[in-house]
Amino acid sequence: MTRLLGSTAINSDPSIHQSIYFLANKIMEIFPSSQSLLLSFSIIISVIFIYVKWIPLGSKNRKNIPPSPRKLPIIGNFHQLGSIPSRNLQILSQKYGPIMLLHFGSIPTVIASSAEAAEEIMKIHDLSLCSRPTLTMPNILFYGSKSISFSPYGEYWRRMKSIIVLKLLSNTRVKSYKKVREDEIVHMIRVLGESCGTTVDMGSMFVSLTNDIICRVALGRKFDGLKYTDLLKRFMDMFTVFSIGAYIPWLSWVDRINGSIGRAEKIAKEFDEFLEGIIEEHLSKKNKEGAKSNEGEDFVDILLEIQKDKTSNGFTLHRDSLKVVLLFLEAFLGGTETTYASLEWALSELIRNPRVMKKLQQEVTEIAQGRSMIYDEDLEKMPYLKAVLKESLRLHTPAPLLVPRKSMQDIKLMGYDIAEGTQVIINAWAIGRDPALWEEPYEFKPERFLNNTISYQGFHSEWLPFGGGRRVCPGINFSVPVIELAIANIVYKFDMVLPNGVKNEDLDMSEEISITIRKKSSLRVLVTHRF
Ligand code: HEM
Repeated sequence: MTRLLGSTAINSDPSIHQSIYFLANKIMEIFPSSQSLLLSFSIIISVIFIYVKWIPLGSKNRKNIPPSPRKLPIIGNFHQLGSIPSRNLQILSQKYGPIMLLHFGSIPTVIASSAEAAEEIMKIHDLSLCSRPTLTMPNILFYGSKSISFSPYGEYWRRMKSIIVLKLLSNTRVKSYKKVREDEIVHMIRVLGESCGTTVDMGSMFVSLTNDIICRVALGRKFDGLKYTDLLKRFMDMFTVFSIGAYIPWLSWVDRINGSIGRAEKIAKEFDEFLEGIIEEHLSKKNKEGAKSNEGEDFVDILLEIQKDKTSNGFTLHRDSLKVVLLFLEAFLGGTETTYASLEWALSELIRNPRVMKKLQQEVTEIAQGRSMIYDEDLEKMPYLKAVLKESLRLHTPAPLLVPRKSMQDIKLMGYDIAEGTQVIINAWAIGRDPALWEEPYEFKPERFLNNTISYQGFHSEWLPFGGGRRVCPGINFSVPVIELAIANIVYKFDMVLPNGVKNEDLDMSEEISITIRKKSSLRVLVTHRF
């Protein structure tokens, strides 16, 4: 990037003229005598000569660099991110355009804020832009960035992603988790039923639901003891710790001194011991029971099988990689946070919009035909439910800036030159609220998703909650049925109002950034049976 920026800076920056003038004045101040006048005059002439010599050379190599907001020394544009970066970047893009160049410390970062720009990134330049930058915390917590989400593009990432897509999260495999999904939703509905007439914290309820489903599917059983939840919380919290060394390398000693590296290493070690325990538990169970049918296999069983089968396409799944799949699974992070954040936003929008809630309750009630609950196979007959979830993901994209990409070569993006090594961020949150794409973009109107072909896989760049291209989220088939089934059953069985006489329409929808963009205050509701 510096290479690209170099020539343009010298040619186009008016500060060069100011600098020559400033230099001349300084020389006159330092050497006021008449002999020195000659010396200073010749220096000025030399500087002008060098500058003029640059012009033809520069114009030949001139690069078209994206517009940039003014940056500060050392920190670059960090100060412009604020507490909700997606929103502040959206505001900046209204001034600087859909492609802008910012600097986070010394890291040049392109921000794409329009569907057209996202389309170019994910379709035309997907191969050049599908690597990931190295980030300090994931590097420590994921065995040297061995996780699929954070590993750079290459053979390792391809093999690991195909294991996740084909072996753990394929359509057939996800269907086989039906019982776990339904069991846990029945459990949640029972707890809600018992809490009727009292205020329920739906945020915590959704955390337990997603955590229990993912633990059962990935690890074979629930882990909800205090020790485990505390470890998980500390692990997740590490992702929100800002590492200065990742952006200003010569200040990386600060991360050691302030203890953040030490804390991350300690948590990584504790989690490693926890996962080792689970793997050993599975191995000894397998030894006792011998080879059995695939029925009821969890992710650990499947991964241990792949590890045993060393001949499988010449790829050896090392123990660290196995643990990292479980660890992230991108379960705990990719899976849980995003899924429960989506659940909480969707239910909040329904509560705030009684018209939509009523229409959805009519749909689910009609399909349920008096049965005690909604099942997986009913979901296909509920177009309005699907539209509600899509509209909620449009307004509340859980990963608003997706996951940063990194350019593997120089490219031209919407006419701008982007150098190899540049970080590329897509502001999916801003695209989802772009008035050029969405009528009344701030209104919750699920009807806009009825009778259209917008799918989850990122083929439509105006709506990208799961990203797109080679790096698209592989957890779509897993999380969408969980969210749909939970919402369908909750609105089928219960009516909800806000406590303390607050009108439903006045529900506080403030956002907060953790790993995802979450509701700032947990959703608390008074629940009553519908029938
Ligand atoms: C509502 C739920 C979810 C949302 C909104 C979501 C969103 C995302 C997004 C935006 C990305 C980055 C895509 C890109 O860079 O273009 C991603 C990547 C990923 N997600 Fe999800 N996700 C969800 C659920 C899940 C679940 C349940 C799992 C696993 C069980 C999962 C596993 C992953 C993995 C492994 C990646 C990395 C893909 C790669 O880098 O190649 N996600 N997700």
